[in-house]
Amino acid sequence: MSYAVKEMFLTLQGEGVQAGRRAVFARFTGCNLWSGLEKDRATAVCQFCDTDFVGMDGEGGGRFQDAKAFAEAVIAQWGRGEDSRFVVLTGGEPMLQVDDALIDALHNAGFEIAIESNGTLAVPRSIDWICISPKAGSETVQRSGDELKLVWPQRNSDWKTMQDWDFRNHLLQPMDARGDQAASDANLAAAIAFVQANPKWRLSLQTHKILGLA
Ligand SMILES: C[S@@+](CC[C@H](N)C(=O)[O-])C[C@H]1O[C@@H](n2cnc3c(N)ncnc32)[C@H](O)[C@@H]1O
Ligand SMILES: Nc1nc2[nH]cc(C(=O)O)c2c(=O)[nH]1
Ligand code: SF4
Ligand SMILES: [Mg+2]
Repeated sequence: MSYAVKEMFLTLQGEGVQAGRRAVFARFTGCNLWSGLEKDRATAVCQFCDTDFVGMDGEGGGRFQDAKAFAEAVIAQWGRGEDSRFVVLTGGEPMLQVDDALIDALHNAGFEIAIESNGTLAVPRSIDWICISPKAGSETVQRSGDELKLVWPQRNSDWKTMQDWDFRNHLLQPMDARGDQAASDANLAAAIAFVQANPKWRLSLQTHKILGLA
């Protein structure tokens, strides 16, 4: 199978429990909850997305013809050193494209594999770090993993039911209102208040945005 990738780059994981860790990010093209086109945002299931995942024209992006070609590109992004290799599969929705051949190729290259998924498709447990970020209005079928990362606030988000799912870490990430600073500040305040009231949950900041990283 070939893989459509918007961009691939070396950065630090900005979010969640693994924040601060050196990582190659592979951002897959396409999502099942939004076309990625602004004209469709208001009618999409997921309307708050902060990411461009349309096309294959980003830095390091393109169509990779097979798992070997994909893994070679990830290895090249990592550069020298075999130690603590870490790749984050994201998108768009990576589970529309990630398959066993890709996971095997990355493992054979010595990478620990993390995924950022909306949870509407099952994620193989061979992935080393599963982060699921449920979207109100979609069905979360992947109800286990390493971290549940809920963007907050989301209307009609059933966070109490989510606490019964099988996740080791519960993170609340304030919604970036994409240019509306007052709204972003209000979302941060709401997230802090939520965590103060619900100690099972921890705040996840998008530290790459604070640091000016990709
Ligand atoms: C762009 S998504 C790609 C992976 C997958 N489609 C998903 O939604 O989990 C990566 C992460 O960014 C989060 N995210 C997207 N838009 C956001 C926003 N406006 N504010 C905060 N987090 C956001 C998602 O919930 C997800 O955890
Ligand atoms: N640095 C950095 N960390 C991230 N963690 C999750 C991201 C994503 O878009 O999936 C992301 C991202 O886009 N950049
Ligand atoms: S599910 Fe993820 S990639 Fe898709 S629109 Fe929502 S945040 Fe963006
Ligand atoms: Mg991002």
